[in-house]
Amino acid sequence: MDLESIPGVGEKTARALAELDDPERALRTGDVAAIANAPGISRGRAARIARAAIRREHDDPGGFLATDRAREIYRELLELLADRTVTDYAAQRLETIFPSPRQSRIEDVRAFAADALEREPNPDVLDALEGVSSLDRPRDVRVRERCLATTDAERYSEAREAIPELSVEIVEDAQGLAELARGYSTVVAIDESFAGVTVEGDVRVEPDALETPAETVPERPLAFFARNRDAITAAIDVHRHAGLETDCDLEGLEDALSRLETDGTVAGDDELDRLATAVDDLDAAVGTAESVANDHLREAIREEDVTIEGADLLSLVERGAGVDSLLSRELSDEYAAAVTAAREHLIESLDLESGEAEIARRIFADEPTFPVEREEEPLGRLREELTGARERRADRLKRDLAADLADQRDHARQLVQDALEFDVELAIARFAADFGCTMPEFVWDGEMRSGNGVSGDDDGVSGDDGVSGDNGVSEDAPDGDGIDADAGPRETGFEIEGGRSPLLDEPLERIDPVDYGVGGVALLSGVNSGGKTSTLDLVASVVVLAHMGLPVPAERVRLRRFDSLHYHAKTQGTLDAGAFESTVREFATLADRGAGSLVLVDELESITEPGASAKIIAGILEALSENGATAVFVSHLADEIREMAGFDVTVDGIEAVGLIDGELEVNRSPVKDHLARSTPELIVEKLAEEADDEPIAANGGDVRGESVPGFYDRLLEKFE
Ligand SMILES: Nc1ncnc2c1ncn2[C@@H]1O[C@H](COP(=O)(O)OP(=O)(O)OP(=O)(O)O)[C@@H](O)[C@H]1O
Repeated sequence: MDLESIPGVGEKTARALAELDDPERALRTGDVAAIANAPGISRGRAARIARAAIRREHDDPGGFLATDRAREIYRELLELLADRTVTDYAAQRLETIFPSPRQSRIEDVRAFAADALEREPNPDVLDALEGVSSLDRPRDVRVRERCLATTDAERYSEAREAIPELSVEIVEDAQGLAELARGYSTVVAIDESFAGVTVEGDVRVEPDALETPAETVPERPLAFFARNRDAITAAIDVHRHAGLETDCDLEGLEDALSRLETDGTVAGDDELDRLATAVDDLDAAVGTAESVANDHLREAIREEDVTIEGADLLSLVERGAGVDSLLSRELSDEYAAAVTAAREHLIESLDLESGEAEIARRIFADEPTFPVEREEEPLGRLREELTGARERRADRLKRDLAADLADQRDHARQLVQDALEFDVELAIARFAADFGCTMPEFVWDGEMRSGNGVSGDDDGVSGDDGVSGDNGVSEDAPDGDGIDADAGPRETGFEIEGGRSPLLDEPLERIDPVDYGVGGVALLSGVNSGGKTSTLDLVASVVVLAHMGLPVPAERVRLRRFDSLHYHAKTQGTLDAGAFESTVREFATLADRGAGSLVLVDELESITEPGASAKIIAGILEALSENGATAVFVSHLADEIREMAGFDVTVDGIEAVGLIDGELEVNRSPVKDHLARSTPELIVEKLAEEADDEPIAANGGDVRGESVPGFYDRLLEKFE
């Protein structure tokens, strides 16, 4: 893959990406965490690069989310999804799922989401996911006691590249190897020409050392597994609890990991532990053994009556002999017993084996002395013997474990990757369960009724979706092959059944399901607080999620593929002349090029005076209708706009079905082709009914009825 062909990836970034283990996989799967492992690339940047790579793959020009409110809706939905992830990876990976106008992209994610919906989140899996994180590649492994040696400059560069953990030295000949062996514990000669050469020291001739890095530097796989042990172990748990399929031998991997300490050394080997403890405890054990001997001897001397003939004493004194001679003469048995006790103590406390015990015995000499003291020379030899054995053992174990683990590296990577992806799937499954979602049904371009829809030479409705650098719908976006005008207003736009907006701050069971569908252009009227804005939010959420390839919060949804979403939220108050002008300009662009777009507008009338607003909105609707956009305009001026519009614009209505204890009771599903009565109308109607129901009291006590006969009816007539 030519990394530089990804929009936004220059030479420097491409070089950084190339350092990843598998940049193509990371980009293809949107593995933001892996991309962010490339030097100098932040997580935010990584997400942008991943999105750009996906866009390029699907020829997606970007800019689906064409307005601030559309982007806001996407962000809020993303947050709801991210709230349901356990790992950072999954939250970042979700950032690479964005609404796209491209069928191929939508279908890719739909396939993934369909699998996700089969997932059952269970608490054990969620717990295990807490421990899973993206794998780290340790870059700081340096092995100082081993080096590679070559006579060849080219081979030298190759070796440095392949095995950066070891120093690579250039030598002239075998003599050079011998010199190196004085500075390094092990020298690995990598030239064929050294075959058969024997040099003093640990010099190995391994011409294929560069091809078998796990053997040349077992520290590499060990460091990788040590660094990532917890994440891999947690990923194993996730697989077990979730019953995920894997080619990996989970027990084998778990067993190998249990033999690894966090510092990359091998754990759980009794013999290595014995040798390590013996080396560590050697001095202390020898000291104790000396005390054992001396205590023993002291006791013996104290209890012994030494009888010595005068002549013997004289001869001893004349020879200048010390007490040692006396000991050997008179207390040799006791001395032997004391030394035996010391040796036994030493051998037992260090758990020495026969060869080692043999050397250990010599630490306490047979010739009697008092106090009994260690012999330094055999002590040094024992130390050397034990240290050598410990190192050989550790080295062998390291190599064996590294060989076991090196083969498992790819499996482990896959295991962790699958666990992390599983978290993404679970988040989608939980989102779908929490908001009662189903997969929407798309009516793709080829399946739409052909008609006189204006084909779009769409080249960009301005607006940055905050996701891509690209704006708008590009020239190569498919034609906005619009809607068949002859087919009436209800041909394919969107059709929602039982939709519940995930953006409402209410528990799911308190949200009334909404049915609503629009093909072409519609006005949405309705009582105050009837749920008009929430309906637009629902439509926007459904359309955004559907174009992300995800399930939507409704019992059933059918929709066309849109090129972009233009959602204009309610403006707060009248706009000044400049802001008004720019809003009108925005709609001019949209009316001109917005075929294939979904346009949602909330109470545009507040931008200017009511009379003018109705005219402007009517004009915008005409243009949108002509070019085949799908649009819903929420308005309290629906009636006036309908009057002004030069075509038969559909007016739908969110109706209050009545007033209960002064509160409106609303049917949240807009009624098609029905101008909803306004709240004031309902209140006047209620007053009129009450006045009719209550006869005027004889004493004129009913102030309402008496003082304003027919007043409410008169008001009511004005609404007709
Ligand atoms: N489907 C629904 N189920 C339950 N409650 C809802 C639903 N839709 C809206 N509501 C409630 O009604 C309130 C008002 O909704 P919304 O703001 O969408 O009404 P509106 O018709 O746009 O109001 P206005 O005319 O004042 O702009 C919401 O805050 C929410 O509490």
